[in-house]
Amino acid sequence: TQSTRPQRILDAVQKNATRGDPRSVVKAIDHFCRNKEWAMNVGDEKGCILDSVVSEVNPATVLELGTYCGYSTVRIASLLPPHAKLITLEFNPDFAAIARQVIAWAGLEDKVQLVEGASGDWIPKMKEQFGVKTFDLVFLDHWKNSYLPDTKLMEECSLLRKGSVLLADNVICPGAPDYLEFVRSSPRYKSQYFKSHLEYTKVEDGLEKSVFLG
Ligand SMILES: O=C(NC/C=C/[C@H]1O[C@@H](Sc2ccncc2)[C@H](O)[C@@H]1O)c1cc([N+](=O)[O-])cc(O)c1O
Ligand SMILES: [Mg+2]
Repeated sequence: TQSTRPQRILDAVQKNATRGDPRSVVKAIDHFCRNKEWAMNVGDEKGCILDSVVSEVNPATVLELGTYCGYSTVRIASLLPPHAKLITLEFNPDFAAIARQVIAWAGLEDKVQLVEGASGDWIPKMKEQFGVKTFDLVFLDHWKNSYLPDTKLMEECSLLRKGSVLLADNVICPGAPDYLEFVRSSPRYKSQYFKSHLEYTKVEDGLEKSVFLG
């Protein structure tokens, strides 16, 4: 039977990465997507910027919107301090099934809670379901037209505190213009653009880091 791209990415991980070694999982996916089949992982170039923000924030609680195959989930979770928790939301059950296996191969199951469903449904339930008070870091990498409504929803649900960091992928390509305008013009955010390239290409893209000011 015909395999899917996420299944081929998982195969590449299981063939080329070492169990329990997150960096080898990241390397295996980047190698596959650069040399065999492009896929919408944040990738190695923007991934380094992601790593530096995660290290700087040193978060105890992280929310990732859009797991896909778990590439950025593994990148982030591999940098978290002990007892820190990453909740990642994924809408597509097939992607979620692959991501669980990628996260397990990296040996990061204990740090990651993958939740299947839509961010709009789950954000209001974060406190009661997962005992989360606020998120120290949010990585937005799901549907681009959901970035802004979900950010407003997180504010309404008091999931952001003074100093919470939002890091958004693809603010140039494919783009999230309404989100970008909002965080750059709102007095409640301090925003900064990290210029980079669309994963595995020479096309311009970048990450927008926005600190919630409370
Ligand atoms: O479209 C892109 N990303 C959308 C990602 C969406 C991911 O998030 C959920 S949706 C969801 C909904 C609600 N809650 C949770 C997950 C999808 O099932 C997918 O796993 C994208 C596209 C390009 N590109 O070049 O075309 C490059 C990128 O880096 C991208 O991230
Ligand atoms: Mg992306």
